[in-house]
Amino acid sequence: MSAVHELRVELGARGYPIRIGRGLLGDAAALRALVPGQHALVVTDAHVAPHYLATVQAALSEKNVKALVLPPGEQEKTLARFGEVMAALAAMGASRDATVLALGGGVVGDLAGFAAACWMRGVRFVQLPTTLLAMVDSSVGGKTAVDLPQGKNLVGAFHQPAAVLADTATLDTLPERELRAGLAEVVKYGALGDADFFAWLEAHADALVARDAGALAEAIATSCARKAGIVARDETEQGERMLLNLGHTFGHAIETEQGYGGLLHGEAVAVGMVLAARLSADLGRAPWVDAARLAALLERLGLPTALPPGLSPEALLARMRLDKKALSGELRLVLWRGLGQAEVVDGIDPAAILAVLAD
Ligand SMILES: NC(=O)c1ccc[n+]([C@@H]2O[C@H](COP(=O)([O-])OP(=O)(O)OC[C@H]3O[C@@H](n4cnc5c(N)ncnc54)[C@H](O)[C@@H]3O)[C@@H](O)[C@H]2O)c1
Ligand SMILES: O=C(O)C(=O)C[C@@H](O)[C@H](O)[C@H](O)COP(=O)(O)O
Ligand SMILES: [Zn+2]
Repeated sequence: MSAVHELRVELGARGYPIRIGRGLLGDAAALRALVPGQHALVVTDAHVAPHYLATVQAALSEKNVKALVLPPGEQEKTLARFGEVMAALAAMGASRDATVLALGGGVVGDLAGFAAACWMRGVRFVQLPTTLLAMVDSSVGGKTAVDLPQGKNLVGAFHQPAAVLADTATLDTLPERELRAGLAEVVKYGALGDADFFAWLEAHADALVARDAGALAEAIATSCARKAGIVARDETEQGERMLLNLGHTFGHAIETEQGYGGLLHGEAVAVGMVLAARLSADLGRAPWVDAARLAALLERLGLPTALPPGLSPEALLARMRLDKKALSGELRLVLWRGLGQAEVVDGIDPAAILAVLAD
């Protein structure tokens, strides 16, 4: 096994380790140690299961281990699939010391995490992320949820995992489009609060797209470190954590308006970050040159930077109003003062938002 990065989310008694390294899923003893009780439910999807489920099940073979293999994709992050996880837990007689393991990308992680938060009012939950996006973002921080047709992640809970184990060898089978989508959330950390990391990403963009193992490991570890710090300071998004939503109010509106079958989450966030940067510049809050630098990096990473055709600005703005950061119906956006300097802004004139959406 190559070098393992060890980080920790410092949340007192609910704190937990993040381990990042090649081959971690092959460490059967370490996997077993994450399941102290007898019941384990592995939630995964049909793309991931053929590659990695048998390894996880074999490691837990002394336990009462069951697997639920769901159809893949954002369109499956629903209350109906949540109900299937509940039914699987009931069928195996899972007790309060059960562990739910999420083996997959952010869809499986959000859904399984929400199920773990709800089963018997909360059971243990372990994240085994297999996409770049899940390794750098969704497996860390305890936001769990399902989507509604009306909006992204509208039904959910904060429920921290007991551990995150990111086996970077799983990225070998990840489709290229999914890898690029994950890079959008990596860029987000530089854009929102770390201009040096942004410059590092500019210097290593080609290596990242080429799946250079060293560059990927460093990008994952830095992203997790940034996220772990923010989550430790603001677990339930009362303030600073909102910055992790850079690009998301626009991005979620795009995903919802497309019925969760258009842009991938990371792609929508890429477009959303460019729109947030352009709006910041339009409002005179940030330099245009930084918006151009952000769009240029995302383009080099093969990510979209403009709205897909056929979306109505008015419909997108209506979707944005159901964003979870909004209070009393007042839109609240994450904008920036420039690279590495994101900020939360209230009271933005809807006409300015519509202008960016229509441009
Ligand atoms: N909770 C959070 O903090 C948080 C953060 C960011 C994103 N999210 C959520 O995460 C979701 C997006 O996650 P995602 O981008 O991982 O998408 P995903 O879970 O849909 O996975 C992407 C695709 O890759 C496949 N796949 C996964 N791992 C694979 C592997 N190793 N080899 C081959 N195929 C593999 C999946 O089957 C799927 O088709 C969205 O629902 C988003 O809202 C949550
Ligand atoms: O962890 C967070 O906080 C984030 O906002 C991370 C985002 O990348 C992620 O997409 C999250 O699920 C968005 O949450 P939401 O509360 O805006 O639905
Ligand atoms: Zn996101």
